[in-house]
Amino acid sequence: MATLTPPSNGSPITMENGKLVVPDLPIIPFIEGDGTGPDIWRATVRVLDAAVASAYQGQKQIQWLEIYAGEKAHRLFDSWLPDETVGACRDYKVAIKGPLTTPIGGGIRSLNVALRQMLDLYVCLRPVRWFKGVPSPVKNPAAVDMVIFRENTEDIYAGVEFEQGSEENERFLQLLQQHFPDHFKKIRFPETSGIGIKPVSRQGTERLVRAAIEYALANGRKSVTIVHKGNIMKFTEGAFRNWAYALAEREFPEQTYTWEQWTRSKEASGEQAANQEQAKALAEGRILIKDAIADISLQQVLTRPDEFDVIATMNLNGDYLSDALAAQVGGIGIAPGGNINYLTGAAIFEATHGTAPKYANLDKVNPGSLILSGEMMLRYLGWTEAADKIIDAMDAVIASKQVTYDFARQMENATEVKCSKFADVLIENM
Ligand SMILES: NC(=O)C1=CN([C@@H]2O[C@H](COP(=O)(O)OP(=O)(O)OC[C@H]3O[C@@H](n4cnc5c(N)ncnc54)[C@H](OP(=O)(O)O)[C@@H]3O)[C@@H](O)[C@H]2O)C=CC1
Ligand SMILES: O=C(O)CCC(=O)C(=O)O
Ligand SMILES: [Mg+2]
Repeated sequence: MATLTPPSNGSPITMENGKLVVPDLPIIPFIEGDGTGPDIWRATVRVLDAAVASAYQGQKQIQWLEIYAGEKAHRLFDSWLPDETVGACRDYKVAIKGPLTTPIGGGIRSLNVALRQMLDLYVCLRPVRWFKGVPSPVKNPAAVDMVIFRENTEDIYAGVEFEQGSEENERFLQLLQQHFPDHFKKIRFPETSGIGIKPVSRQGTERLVRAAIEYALANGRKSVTIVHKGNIMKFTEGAFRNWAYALAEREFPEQTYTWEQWTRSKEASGEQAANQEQAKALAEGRILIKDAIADISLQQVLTRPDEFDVIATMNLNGDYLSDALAAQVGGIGIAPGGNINYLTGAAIFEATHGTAPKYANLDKVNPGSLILSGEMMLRYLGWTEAADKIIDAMDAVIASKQVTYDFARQMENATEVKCSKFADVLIENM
């Protein structure tokens, strides 16, 4: 099945000696997406091209290559995720995508998750920042400046599930009963239980946490908070916490100070001495590594946003936190993200939100999330001048109150514009 027509100009991005090598005419694959995907992609591609043109005056230009997944791929090629699509993401290293539909309770498994797993994009990076003037339900949205590092390949997203009533489920429960009778007894209604397995590894944890600490160091961040539910899920989420602290102390002894160190210091020399030690370490510019249990974290990111900076967490917690935090800075219409493997350089940028199907083809929704995902992509390529153009234009357009429905319904004296018009106004402001 030949699904792709590569552009005649351009060449692939490569990785050499651990660094991305980006030609002036890089070929970048894109997936349009389902639902509102085509609307927001059409707006996004115009903004990205305009930012690059404005920053580099024709010296650099993205050569776009359409690749297919989801409903469009199924319609055209009778495949939800053609091999060529995954191959192109691998070959061209950096891609961008619109959202793809995942049916609930049956049907195909998530194509979004499948792409992350197949390309081993172990970091889901989701920055959460406020643009001045964006409507927010919290008193001080300017204090919200957090960056989520969500583990992207493990946890219950691994998809090891046994459907209630299936033969596999029955065999799995028999196995459990035979080999682990005490564990089996803990299942309240075995006959009618679906079962899910939650794998969390030391390697998976360490590469995620390492990336989060390296990001914090490179970007002048003050802390990394490990968010987990380790009091209940001791050997998965609790282990995540413990491995994270151990990694920080082993690999970044001079650059970090951990709450574990504080606890040991308190036990040895008392609370005052521990506090002094911590204050000294932070005054030296070290990053504080701390942890918080997931449920209280969801409250404290609202009530004490200034205490959260970089957040390192597991797959499901990160999924929940992403949408919750986005609400504080204007909602899911302005929540970008990237799925990244820092070792191979492979990355797919995509919005945090989904396909919002009720708005499909209405040219209505906010393209901000995908545009800002593109902005992250440009920055990842080292094209900072083009990325800055987008941020500056976003500031100017929001200040002018020409916004899509999601912002307009919360802002006073705003002019509601369509998705495509929002892109026009951004481009006019470059
Ligand atoms: N990475 C991906 O591709 C993702 C895919 N999905 C998939 O998307 C589908 C729909 O998921 P659902 O849970 O409804 O979540 P969605 O994120 O698609 O939509 C939920 C609500 O969020 C708001 N919203 C979403 N996108 C925008 C936007 N661009 N601008 C403004 N507001 C927006 C709308 O709110 P309002 O109604 O208030 O206007 C919308 O009704 C599912 O199949 C899901 O699996 C979900 C998340 C990520
Ligand atoms: O793949 C999906 O349909 C949902 C994924 C999701 O919600 C996310 O990654 O944030
Ligand atoms: Mg989500």
